[in-house]
Amino acid sequence: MKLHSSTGLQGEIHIPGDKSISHRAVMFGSVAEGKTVITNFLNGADCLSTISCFKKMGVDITVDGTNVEVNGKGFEGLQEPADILDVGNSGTTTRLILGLLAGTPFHSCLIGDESIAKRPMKRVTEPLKQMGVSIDGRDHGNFTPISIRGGSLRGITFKSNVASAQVKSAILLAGLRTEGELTSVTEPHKSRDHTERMLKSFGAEVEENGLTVSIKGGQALKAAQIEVPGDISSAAFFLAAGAIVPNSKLILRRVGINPTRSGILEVLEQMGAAIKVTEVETASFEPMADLEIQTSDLKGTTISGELIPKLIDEIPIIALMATQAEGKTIIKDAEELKVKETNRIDTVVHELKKLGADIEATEDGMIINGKKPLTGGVEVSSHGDHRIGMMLSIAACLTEKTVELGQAEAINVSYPGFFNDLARVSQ
Ligand SMILES: O=C(O)C1=C[C@@H](OP(=O)(O)O)[C@@H](O)[C@H](O)C1
Ligand SMILES: C=C(OP(=O)(O)O)C(=O)O
Repeated sequence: MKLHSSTGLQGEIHIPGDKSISHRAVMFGSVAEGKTVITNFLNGADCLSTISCFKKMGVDITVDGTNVEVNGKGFEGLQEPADILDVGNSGTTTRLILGLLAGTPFHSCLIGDESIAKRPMKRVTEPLKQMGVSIDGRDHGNFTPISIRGGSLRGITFKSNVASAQVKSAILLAGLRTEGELTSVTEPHKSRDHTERMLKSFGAEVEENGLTVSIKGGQALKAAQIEVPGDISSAAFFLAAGAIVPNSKLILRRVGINPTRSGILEVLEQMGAAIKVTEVETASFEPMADLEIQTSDLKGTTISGELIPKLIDEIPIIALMATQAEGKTIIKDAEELKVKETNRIDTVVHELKKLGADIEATEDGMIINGKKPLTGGVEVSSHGDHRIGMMLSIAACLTEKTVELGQAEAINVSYPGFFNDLARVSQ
């Protein structure tokens, strides 16, 4: 796909629904009792993989644009799938579904694409085994294909060595299915808390105490109405574009600003971006706001420690912003980037170098020296990773010559309308 430069980005964008929240709404709705109605659902390939898995377990789900109805019949309503559950490219589907399947007394087999087959699952399958689940897969349960036979579970006290909402969620969801026992998960840093918030909307009691979250088994979920906020991880591409493309001013409507996800806003402020958060709404289970951004003189920054889980998926686009910021940007403590859809330390550094950036990989992140003009006239690739594809599309707004993007279709995983939105606001 040919990408053209832009003389400025102007206008308003309704950012599509949050991927993490859309997945959870379908999953929890599928095991709840009654009709769950979801609005502003993300119709991205990952969330459609989640829907297809639950349909294969007999759940009646109807999709009408961004409105989804899930007719749940409780955990007992799930049926043994006659076919393999295809999780596609989605780590969230794979890990959270394993947590839910842990408490179902039947056999299922999960398979995904080439990227999923390389992503570590032991972080979920090991604690689930400790809870009493029979689970196996390639490399002793570390990689797909994975087969699981759920059953009766015991509560565990689990200390995770990664700050991962997927790990935390899988264990808590399995924890719901013990017979009244307590399950708790402690993380090194706080990861996104969408599961905790949404379980409460579905009537469950979840206890949060610092870095520990606990749940009591035997609780039934009740159907809920879920309005999905705009995805801040998708918004991040336009926030960065608004800040680095000259002559830009963008307004992004109704974006989720959950404090466990909003690290990008902190970084934009640290870098000196002209960012405004307006129309804050806190009435719903997830806070949202309008975000306004305009072209800014950015400066380099350091990103590390507990901030990392709050912006882990935004690091590729932050790296691009850093190439346009005065001075050095250091990103560290981000080794989790190596186990995403691609090794995002390698893919970001490799692709941005092709465009002329001064960027080096480190063991746990990267170092970027700005401010460097980006050159075009080259071929780049998403490597099949949606976030790399979108980052490179924004980078191409700055290059004089066109850029050819390979595997552009990967973007459909989280933002199917991305190129339409970009073309609409681009001058
Ligand atoms: O729970 C979730 O919805 C997600 C958690 C994060 O992964 P980890 O839990 O592996 O950090 C994130 O990178 C992913 O895009 C979505
Ligand atoms: C890492 C991501 O998703 P997942 O883990 O669900 O594949 C992502 O969306 O950047």
